[in-house]
Amino acid sequence: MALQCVPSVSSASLIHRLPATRSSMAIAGFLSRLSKYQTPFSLLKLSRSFGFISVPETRKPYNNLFQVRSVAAPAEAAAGFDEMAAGTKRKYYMLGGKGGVGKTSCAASLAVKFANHGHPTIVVSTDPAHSLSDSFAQNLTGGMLVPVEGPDSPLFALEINPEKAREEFRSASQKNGGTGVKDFMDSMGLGMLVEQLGELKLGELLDTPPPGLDEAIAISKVMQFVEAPEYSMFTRIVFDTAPTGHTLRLLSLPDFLDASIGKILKLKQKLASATSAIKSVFGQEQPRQDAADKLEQLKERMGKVRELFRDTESTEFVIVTIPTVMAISESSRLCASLKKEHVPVRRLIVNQVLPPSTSDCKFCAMKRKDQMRALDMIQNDQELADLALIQAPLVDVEIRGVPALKFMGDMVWK
Ligand SMILES: Nc1ncnc2c1ncn2[C@@H]1O[C@H](COP(=O)(O)OP(=O)(O)OP(=O)(O)O)[C@@H](O)[C@H]1O
Repeated sequence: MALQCVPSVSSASLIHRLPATRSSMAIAGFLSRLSKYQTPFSLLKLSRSFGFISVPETRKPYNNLFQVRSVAAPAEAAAGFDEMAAGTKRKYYMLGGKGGVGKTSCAASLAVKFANHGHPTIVVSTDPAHSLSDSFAQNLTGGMLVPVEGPDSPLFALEINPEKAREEFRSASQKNGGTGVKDFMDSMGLGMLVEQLGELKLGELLDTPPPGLDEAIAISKVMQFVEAPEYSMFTRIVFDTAPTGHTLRLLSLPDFLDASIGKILKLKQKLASATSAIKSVFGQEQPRQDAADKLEQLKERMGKVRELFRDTESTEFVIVTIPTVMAISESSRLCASLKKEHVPVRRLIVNQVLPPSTSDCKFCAMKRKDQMRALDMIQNDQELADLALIQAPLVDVEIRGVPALKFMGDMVWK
């Protein structure tokens, strides 16, 4: 009974939109949106070659239908959503925080809002436990760019499977140089170098990657394709990141890679000179060093990911939390780590705040008091106090589907 009277933001406006979505809009909207999402041939071709897009083959290329709607840049940059939506230069928004606080809902609602403000947008999930499909109530699985039905401008979603990305990386490395190099060196009797390989734990690095590597590979894979000119039309990229622990490990990963890759590259030089000597004597094929090359490439991309994370011009990390002591303490630690790594953080979303009510039950009154105490913590927290605070109310229905995300976006992103 206590729970029944939990006051909430009236979802009436949300609910009345739902029948329309499911009935007439479903067919008419789908057909009209289908034409909106016509994809330029080059984009389609490139996306397929990357294995990232799942637009049906039957969609014909009509470049004029996939144009960027002009985005009005306000005369003066405002601190809220207007500032976030200003200009057509690409911006990246990364949303992160403790598990279950509403990262996906906030990321998806921001992506919908950008798309409805004329920004062709990509929303990417690098969380191994994806919930973008659930949030949009559409099937977005498969590790490819999938058009989201509903918003006014193109919105594509991508659920990157870090496991799969790592697997690809690992099998390519092993096939071309991981164990192959070892076998070759063994057969040549170059035990010393094999031992060194073992010492460097190259195989282990690929088999059991350090924590954070999955996410790093996923993000660098995303960067690889968003850097392609065919994707330049996407002016907003929103990341729904994995919970805090992953993010923190991701930030420390470049240093780890620097250390291990440095060693591997040194070994690579040794191998190259040893094998060229062998080749000159026996006429043998030089072993391919793709494992080392791949790591070198990863290191380079990780450097770019790190640069991107630190670029105050184009990137912002938004922390999402809920009004509980535990969540706020974790957010404070996350914020401190982000600042230490020079990652721009400006906003803190406190989600699921109980809205005020005149007819409180005991449970609600207690809960609200508890939340107020937690909110006070933010004001006194030296990491969080200077962030722009956005309070998002707890609503009485689950936030699923584009209309619901639009509703949430209008509450959160003002
Ligand atoms: N303001 C809100 N009011 C009511 N329900 C909400 C609100 N924000 C999020 N939710 C609900 O809370 C649940 C968790 O939200 P969401 O999946 O966005 O969290 P998350 O932080 O991404 O979770 P995870 O860490 O598991 O990926 C969902 O069912 C979502 O609909």
